[in-house]
Order: sequence, then structure tokens, then C-alpha cells
Amino acid sequence: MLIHSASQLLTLPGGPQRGRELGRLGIIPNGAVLVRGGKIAAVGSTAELRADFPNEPALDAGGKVVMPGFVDPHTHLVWAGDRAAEFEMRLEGKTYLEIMAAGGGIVSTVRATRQASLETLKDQTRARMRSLLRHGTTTAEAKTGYGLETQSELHQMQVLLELDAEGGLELVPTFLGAHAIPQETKDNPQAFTDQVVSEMLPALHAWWQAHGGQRPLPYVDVFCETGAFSLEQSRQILTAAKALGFPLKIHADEFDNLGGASLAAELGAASADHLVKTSAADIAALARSNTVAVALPCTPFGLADPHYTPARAILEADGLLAVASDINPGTAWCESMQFVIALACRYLRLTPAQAVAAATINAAAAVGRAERVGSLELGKQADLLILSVDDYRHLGYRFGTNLVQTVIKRGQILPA
Ligand SMILES: N=CN[C@@H](CCC(=O)O)C(=O)O
Ligand SMILES: [Zn+2]
Repeated sequence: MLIHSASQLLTLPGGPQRGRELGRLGIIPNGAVLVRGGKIAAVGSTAELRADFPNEPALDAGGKVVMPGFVDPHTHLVWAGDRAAEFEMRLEGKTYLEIMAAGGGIVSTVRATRQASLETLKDQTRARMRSLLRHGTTTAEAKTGYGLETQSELHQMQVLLELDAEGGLELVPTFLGAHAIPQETKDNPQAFTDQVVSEMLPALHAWWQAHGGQRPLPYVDVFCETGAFSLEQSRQILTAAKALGFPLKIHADEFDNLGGASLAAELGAASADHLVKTSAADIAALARSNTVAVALPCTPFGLADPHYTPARAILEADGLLAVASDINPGTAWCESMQFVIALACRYLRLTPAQAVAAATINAAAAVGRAERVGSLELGKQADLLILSVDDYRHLGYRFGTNLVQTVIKRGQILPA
């Protein structure tokens, strides 16, 4: 299939974009892309590709933007129920950490999720996945983390693998058994940390040998935060995971600066996420590493908190920056990377070009898939979008409407 007559074909060439390089879109005006066998077979001008492939079935992009599908590198997609009541409590003055300390927050979603059957969890998660796809996300990282005990966490992992196997939105699984301290051990975070290390991670490893098929091991993540896991406990969990061969991620500096970003850099984690209260020393450590800094602007927006990730400082330091939705039932039920881009332009002070690169090729790097998705380059997976606009800067500029007209996943046009 030859997709032609794109006003702007955004190719995002040359791999992940560090520091001031961020925003290299590789725009081909009046561009075209040849898709064969679910992969990108050629990119160029419409005139060139039409001359070279005259008999190829054609799809007219109609003078609109064509670009890679968004990669959402941080989601909590699997949960049951909702927390609308907590939203209201926050508006009335309670903080997220206060609600969490009083037995609400993450553990209240844990109660609902533990009770839900596999089919219920799949149905509720599938509905969100479809919405992500309609908004242009073609690959998403997805975390467990609403079980907080081995069987329930593995149940959520099973949901993720089964939904991924259905096709459509492609999922990159992450194990987040260390998402919060469960009610059972709420006065003893160290006991739960020890349980994650000695029971959950080995069980996950064994489960993966039986159920993971050919897939690489999933990421292991931890919520390093006041009221969740301390820096030392996070180190214990991530070090144990690394020893078992798992690739790593961390939630760091959402509310307090505990040093989780430096820990991520030291352990070679794929990403460190949130990074709102990150110190200059942590930023420098990240910038010296290949750990991607993942900003989640929907989260402070969702909490009506004025503090956002210091994205410009990360870029000045020559760090790798990506953006993600952080979709979750507590702080940020947002299915749209377009909205993430709109927030990133305003609150992270990124240009639309920087935000687009942070939501595609750099986001792919944050989930270890930069060789396969996130750009339109020869041999990569044909995951692409046709927008309803002729200038990519409408991403960021406009918000609250879906500017994605057509989604193509592995070369297949998805039903609208
Ligand atoms: N901060 C920790 N985890 C999620 C929130 C999850 C929830 O509140 O249910 C986050 O990344 O924002
Ligand atoms: Zn998260």
C-alpha cells in the first residue's frame, strides 16, 4: 500500500533524540510511505514513490499530516472500578497522600481489582485500549500493580498478555507488585518489601517461563515515594529484579525527592518516570545515562498541582526526555497522547516538534522498542497515523478534540 499526498510526512529519523536535538521530525513535504508486509518499505516524496511503485494500491492522505503512531510509555491500564469520589475529596481539600494514608487511593483500586474476574478486567481494560488506539496510540507500556499480592499481580499480567495477543494496541508489560504497601502489612513496609524480593519476583520469573512464550522478560517497576517505598527499599527491589534479568523502571520524585532518579541511572533502568521534584544532581545523573526521563504532565494536571517536570532543565543537561499519559484511576484518567502533548507544550514548555518526538521515538526508547516503532524508517513496523490537519503544530495547539483520522497498525487500517 502506498500512502501518498501527505502535507507533511513526519519520519523522526535517526533514533532517540537527546537534549537539544529533541524535535528533529524529518519532515518530507508532500510525502509518501510504502507499506509492505506490515513494515515500512520506503519513504520519500509523493512524486518519487508514485513513479517507483506505479502499481501499488494507493491510499490518498488528502493533504494531511502522516506520522508514526504514538507510543505511550507509562500506563496503569488494568484496573476495575473508579475513584470519582476521591476526585471530589481532593477538590474539597484532601491531598493524594492523605487519602492514600487513610486507606484510599491505590489500595482502594486494589480492593476492586482483586475481586474482579479475568473477563471483567479484560472487558474494562479493552475498552480503554480501544480508546487509546482511536486517539492514535499504537504501542503502550502497561503495568500491573493493583493486586499487591502474587496471585492477583500475576492475574493482571495474564490480562495484559491475553489482551496484547488480541492484536490492535500493542502492549509492553511491566510488573508493579511494589506499587503501594497493602493493607495487610501497612505498618510494616519492610516486610512487604521482603515479600516482593523473596516471593513475588521469583514467582514472576517462574510464571514467565511457563506463560511468557517467546517474549522478553517484562519490566519491573517500583513506586519510590514517601508513603510507598523508600529509596533503600526501592534499591532492594530493583537490585533483586536486575539479578533475575528483569529490565527496570521506577516511579520517582512525584511528590518528594528521594533520589530515585539517580538510582535508576545507577542501575541502568530503561526509564525514570514522574520526575517532578527531581534535584539538579538527579538530572545530571540521568543525563549521563541512557535512562529516559518520562514526564507525566496529566498527573499534576489531574491533581490540579502547579508543579510539573523540569523538562527544559533535563534537555539543557542533555538528557533523554519522553512523555506519557500515566492513565490510571486515581490521578490521570486520560486516554489521549494528543492531550499529553498539549499539556507538555504549555507546562513543560516544549515546542510541538519536541513534544511529538517525546511522544514517539523517545517514548519508544523508554520501553526498549526504538528499533521497532516510533519513527517511519525502512524496516520498522508500519504503525502510523493520518491526522485530520495539514500542519503537525495543530498537535499541542489544539486540545480536547481528536485530530487522528486514521490509525494503521502493522500495516492494517483499523476500523474507525
Ligand atoms: N504514583 C503512583 N502510581 C500512579 C497512580 C496510581 C493511582 O493513584 O491509582 C501514578 O503513576 O500516578
Ligand atoms: Zn504510574
